[in-house]
Amino acid sequence: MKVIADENLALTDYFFADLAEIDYRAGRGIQAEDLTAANALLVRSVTKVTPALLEGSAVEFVGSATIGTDHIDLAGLATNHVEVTHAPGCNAQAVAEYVVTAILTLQPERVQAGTDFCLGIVGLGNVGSRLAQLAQRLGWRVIGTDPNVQLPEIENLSFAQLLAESDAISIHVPLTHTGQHATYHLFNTQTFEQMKPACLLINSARGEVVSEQALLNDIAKTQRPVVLDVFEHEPIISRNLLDHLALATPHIAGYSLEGKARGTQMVYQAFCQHFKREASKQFESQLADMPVLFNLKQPLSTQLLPLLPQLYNIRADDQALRAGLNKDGMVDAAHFDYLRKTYPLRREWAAYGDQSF
Ligand SMILES: NC(=O)c1ccc[n+]([C@@H]2O[C@H](COP(=O)([O-])OP(=O)(O)OC[C@H]3O[C@@H](n4cnc5c(N)ncnc54)[C@H](O)[C@@H]3O)[C@@H](O)[C@H]2O)c1
Ligand SMILES: O=C(O)[C@H](O)[C@H](O)COP(=O)(O)O
Repeated sequence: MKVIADENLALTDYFFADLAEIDYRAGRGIQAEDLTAANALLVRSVTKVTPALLEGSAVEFVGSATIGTDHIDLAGLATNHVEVTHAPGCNAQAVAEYVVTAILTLQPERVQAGTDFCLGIVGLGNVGSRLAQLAQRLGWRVIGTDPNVQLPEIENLSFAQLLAESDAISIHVPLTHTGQHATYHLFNTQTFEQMKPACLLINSARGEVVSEQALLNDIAKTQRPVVLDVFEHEPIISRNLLDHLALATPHIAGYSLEGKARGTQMVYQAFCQHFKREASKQFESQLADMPVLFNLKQPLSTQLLPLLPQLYNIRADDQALRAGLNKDGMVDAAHFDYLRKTYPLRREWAAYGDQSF
């Protein structure tokens, strides 16, 4: 059995080394000729998986250790009877922690803001619902919008109401181009006009959900604080855009050790089912114990701010990205991908003593 795997998957050897010969590749560079002798392909989000990529190969199983699937031609692969699996929810907690970190880093006074700070969540699936829980533990008013989901514990509003009422908006929708609720350029000139000028915008979903040009025009008018983990022209980012962002990170919102390992494990389980092997491994056995930082008896809101530098220094990620601007005024793919390949995976906050995160 031969497997081609993106080198950025976590714990690939642990899960797969005794099941197959593994050939590691840079995800963005995987080509059809790499796959001719492969039975399975394991990717993350940067490999465009199409019938053309698999043509002439023996690949019958594709696993993506990610939540998003917009890089995979699901219909095309189904037509060719290739099994495709992904990892719903695997790094949802990491993204929720990223968003809270971004808000508290830019606006530390929000830690005890009570009900006068309103967080609007667009998309109430795995990530949005985790973020809602965390935000409510911090005492924030949480509102959300989703055409398919209502969360009983928050106020569920229309998109227009959410745009008008939020002091911060965090986007957690998949990238979709068709259908009634398509999300491509969901944030455009008209939507920006409906938001409070000072409303913080955080996009850690997919870059194309926000129109970059409309965003730049809006920031020029409003000086709105904006945090981007994903970019419309990713992995290329212009100095002009970076200069207008409060925080910018290289698509690492979901890069917790647990999130990446959980993603690989979910793919491993589907792989074993497909190839009729026993799946008995658990990623938790591979994780180191961390020092206890949280006092379980104290509310999260009183502890989080002083602990943030130890838990996640988002400004370091922002600085590392900006340090990659080249002489042409661009962050290029090589720098963007280098930061992601060498990323020191964060631990999720539950590792520091509070299992209820
Ligand atoms: N930056 C990162 O590292 C990172 C990590 C994980 C996920 N993501 C992205 O975040 C997306 C969301 O993740 P998830 O786990 O919450 O997905 P999910 O599928 O669990 O939830 C997505 C939700 O969005 C809703 N939705 C769809 N169209 C909408 C619209 N027009 N308006 C409002 N809601 C809409 C859906 O009904 C669904 O409930 C993923 O598809 C992925 O692209 C990014
Ligand atoms: O959809 C997801 O799960 C995330 O966007 C994922 O973290 C991205 O995967 P990668 O960037 O490692 O290819």
